[in-house]
Amino acid sequence: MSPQAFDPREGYDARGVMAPKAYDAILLASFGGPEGQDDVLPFLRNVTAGRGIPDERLEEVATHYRANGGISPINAQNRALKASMEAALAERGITVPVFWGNRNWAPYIPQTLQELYAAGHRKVLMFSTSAYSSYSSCRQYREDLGVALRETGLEGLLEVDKVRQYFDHPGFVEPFVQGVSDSLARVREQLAAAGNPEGRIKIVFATHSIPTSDAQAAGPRDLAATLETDVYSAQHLSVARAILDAIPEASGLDWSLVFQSRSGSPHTPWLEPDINDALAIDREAGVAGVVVVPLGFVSDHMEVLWDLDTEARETCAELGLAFHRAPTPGTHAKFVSGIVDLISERLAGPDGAPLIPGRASAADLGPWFDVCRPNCCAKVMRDGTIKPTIAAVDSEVGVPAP
Ligand SMILES: CC1=C(CCC(=O)O)c2cc3nc(cc4[nH]c(cc5[nH]c(cc1n2)c(C)c5CCC(=O)O)c(CCC(=O)O)c4C)C(CCC(=O)O)=C3C
Ligand SMILES: [Fe+2]
Repeated sequence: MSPQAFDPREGYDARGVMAPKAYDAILLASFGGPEGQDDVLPFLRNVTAGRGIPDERLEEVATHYRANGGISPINAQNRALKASMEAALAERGITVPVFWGNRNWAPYIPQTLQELYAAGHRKVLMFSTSAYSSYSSCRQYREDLGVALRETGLEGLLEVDKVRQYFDHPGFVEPFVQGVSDSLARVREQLAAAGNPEGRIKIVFATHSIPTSDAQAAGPRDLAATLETDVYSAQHLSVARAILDAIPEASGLDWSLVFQSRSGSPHTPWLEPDINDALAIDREAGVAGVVVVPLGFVSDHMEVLWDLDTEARETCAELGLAFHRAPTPGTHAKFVSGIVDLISERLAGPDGAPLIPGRASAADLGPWFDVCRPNCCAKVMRDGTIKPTIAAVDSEVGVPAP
C-alpha cells in the first residue's frame, strides 16, 4: 500500500515504521470477559460505559454468558495464549516477560501497568488480540492505554508502543488456511453422507459488524480514498483472498464477507449483510453447504461460540445447509510463532538492529504501520473531544475531533 507519508519525527519513519527499541516488557492486551454469573452485568456495563446500549440488549447479551455459567471463554484463552507466547519467546532466547491486561475485566490494563512499572519495567510493547483496524479493534486499545497512563500517573515514566495491526501477517493467515481446508473436507463429507456429493459449497467469511461511521473512519484517510470499500472491510477481503489463494480445493468456489454480532440502536447503520440473512439468500441461490470462517476473531470466544456455533449453525439446520465452522488462530503454533516474529521485528538486539529484519505480510493490504496518523479510526466522543492515545501522532487530550 502507499499510505500518506508521515511527517517523519524522532523514532519513526515516513511509513510510520518505528525504530527498534530495547523493550523490557510485553503487554498482552485483550477484551476481558466475565468468569461467573455475578460478573456478567458489571462486565457488560464496563463494555458499554457511556455508549447508551439499551438494557434490553444487555439482558439479551447476558443470556449468552448465563447459558455458559456466566463464563466467557476469553480469559482462559488469553491465559493459554500468554503461556504459549512465553514458551515461544523462551525458545528463541528472548527473555522479555509477558504481562496480561484487559479493557473490560480484571486484570485491568491500568492495574497491569502499575504492576509492571513497580517491577522496574519502563519500555512496553503491546500486542492486542485484535488484528484489524477500526475504533473497536485498534484505536480503543490505544486510547485505553493513553487514558491508563494518564490516570495512573505513569505518563512520561512508562513508554508504551504497540505491535502493528496484523490481519495480513502469515502467522494470522496460515492457521486459517489449514482450518478452511479441513472444514471444506468436512462439509464435503456431510454432503456425501446426505447423498449430495456434488452439492455447491460456499465459503462464508464472518467478522464483527461495526457502525458504518466507524468503518468509514477506519485507517488512514488517504488510503481509504483509494479503496472501493472502507478500510475495515477491505482488510478482511484482502485476508479472505490470501486464504483462498492458498487453498487449491477452494478455487472456483463462491465466497463472501458477512457480518455478525451487531448491537446498538436499530436506527444506527452497521455493516451488512448479517450472516443469518446472507445464509438464507445463499440457500435460495442453490448453495448446499457452507464453511463459516471466523475471520475477524483471534480466539473462540463468546462471539464465535454464540453467534456462529449456536445461531448461524441453527440457521443452517433450519435451511438444510451443511455447516462447518473453521477454527480461529487461538494458540496455533504458527500464530504464536507469528506473534514472536511481530515482537522480534520491533525488538532491538545488542547491535541496535531489530531481532528479525523486514516485515512479513501475506495479504495485499499489508504490512500495516506501527504509529497511527491523526484521526486514524477516530470516533467523536460525546463531549466533542478525542481521548489521549498511544502509538499515534495525535495523542493530546482535549484536541477537537475532526
Ligand atoms: C470489531 C469488534 C470486535 C473484534 C475485535 C476484537 O476482538 O477486539 C469485538 C470483539 C469482542 N466483542 C466482545 C463483546 C462485546 N462487544 C460489545 C459491543 C461492541 N463490539 C463492537 C465491535 C467489536 N467487538 C462494537 C462496535 C460494539 C458496540 C459498541 C460498544 O459497546 O463498544 C458488547 C456489548 C454488548 C452488545 O451490544 O453486544 C460485548 C459484550 C468480545 C468478548 C467476547 C467474550 O466475552 O468472549 C470480543 C472479543
Ligand atoms: Fe464486541
